[in-house]
Amino acid sequence: MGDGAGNLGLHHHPHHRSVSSSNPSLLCGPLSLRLSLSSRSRGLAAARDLSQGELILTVPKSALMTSQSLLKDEKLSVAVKRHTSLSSTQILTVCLLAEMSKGKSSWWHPYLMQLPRSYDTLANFSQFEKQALQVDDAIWVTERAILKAELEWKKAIPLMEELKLKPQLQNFRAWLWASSTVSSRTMHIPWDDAGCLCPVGDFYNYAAPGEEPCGWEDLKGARNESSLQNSSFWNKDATNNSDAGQDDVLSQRLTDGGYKEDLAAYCFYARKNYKKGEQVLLSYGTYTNLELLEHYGFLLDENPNDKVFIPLEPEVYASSSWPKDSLYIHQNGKPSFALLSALRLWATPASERRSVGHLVYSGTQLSAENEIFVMGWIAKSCHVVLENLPTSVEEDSLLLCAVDKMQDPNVPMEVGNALRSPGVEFSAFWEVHDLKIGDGNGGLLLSEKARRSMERWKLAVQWRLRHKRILVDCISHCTEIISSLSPTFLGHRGYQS
Ligand SMILES: C[S@@+](CC[C@H](N)C(=O)[O-])C[C@H]1O[C@@H](n2cnc3c(N)ncnc32)[C@H](O)[C@@H]1O
Repeated sequence: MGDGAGNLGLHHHPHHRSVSSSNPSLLCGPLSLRLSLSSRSRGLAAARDLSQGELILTVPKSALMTSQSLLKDEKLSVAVKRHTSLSSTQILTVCLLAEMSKGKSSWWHPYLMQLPRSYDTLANFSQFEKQALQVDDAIWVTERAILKAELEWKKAIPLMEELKLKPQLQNFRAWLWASSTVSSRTMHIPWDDAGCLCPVGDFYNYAAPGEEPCGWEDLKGARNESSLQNSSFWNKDATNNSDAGQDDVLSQRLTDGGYKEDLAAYCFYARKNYKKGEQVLLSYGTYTNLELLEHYGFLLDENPNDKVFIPLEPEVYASSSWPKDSLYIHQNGKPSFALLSALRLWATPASERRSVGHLVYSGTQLSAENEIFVMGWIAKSCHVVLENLPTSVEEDSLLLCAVDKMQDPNVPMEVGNALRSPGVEFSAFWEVHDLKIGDGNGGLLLSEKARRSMERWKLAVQWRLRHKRILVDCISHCTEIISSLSPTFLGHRGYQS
């Protein structure tokens, strides 16, 4: 690929291998680039068995796309200096658009050309896609993301005008593309909050942090930022320990990627053993599904960090000192420790709260009666939330099946017709996009715009379905606890949904 970013001096470790006919991967060394029809499902696979802690990729500083490297462009640098109110993320976004404007003459051209053409992060959601989330909190987060993108774009327009970027690179669509690139692909670097774009390193797909060795809990508080940048968070040990005690460090390392000052490179490690052919994944940080959707445009069916918040009486917050954001239901349907404690205290007569405080804060059940009341209250609240949402778990599951079939390019026309029936939402999507049925066995004709919108609609339905399933699981959990404490209780109160 010549002297441009196609030839970046990346290194794979520890055994360098050349690409051979028996190893037709796009990269040499322990990783291969897995491509598929959709740019969204590209990822890195193990080209041989990998061991936990193994250094598998280094990307030198010179290959990282950062504001610092892009601002070597004198004209850009002079202009940016005149716009001191812009954030580091806005500056990187403008720098990315300015680099795009150079076309083939950009050193980064090969890298820029393989970036996704569009994104599914919440800021890209249309009115229809946003409403499909159904849950007020999620709709609000989406509106906030859209407003933030608009505001940041408007504030950056004077700089883009000064740079005389082409009109198509100055409009909101281009801004959304560039800011979504920054949101979903940058990695943390110590010298710039905006992070860096890391060729090849940004092909790693995400796995939620799972069961981790000791130290995991201690690290939790500092996560939840808006990009791959958290990946570096785990590298604190690795950054500070160079060669000394390397084996120890490797075995204890919580990291899978981070910038190493001593090597002047971004380094990636295998955080577990991988078999040849397995996808090698990176933990970008701890995110709920809504956060994944907001910053990265995807969600996990099984996300150990997912949370559901239910409406609570103001008195619940007032009666304990737990922060609001600790009062939630886990993805397995169990109330969080804080939620349970806060409700146990709230369900205790005010005059007795002081005397039971120490039991509550140590997670102890106060009495069967108190526990039954609390579980009943949670189950009832989940039930009310579910009742007030426009569609049920069953309807959402059917809708997802129908969308899956619609996305199947081989869907015959008759099936396409049948798919138009399930519910108002389907008709609304149909109308918004003015969809047509193709002739012969061509099936449904979806414009590129409709196809992309259907992808985001599906993400919204998947999100709300996961949300509802957590509420349903919570009702089952609470009902089980109630029946274990008082087998006859259910008959009297009927808390089941
Ligand atoms: C840093 S990039 C990873 C490489 C990306 N798949 C590509 O083709 O360029 C992050 C993006 O990959 C996709 N992604 C990452 N992890 C994923 C996962 N576990 N499931 C689905 N999509 C994922 C999302 O679109 C996300 O915004």
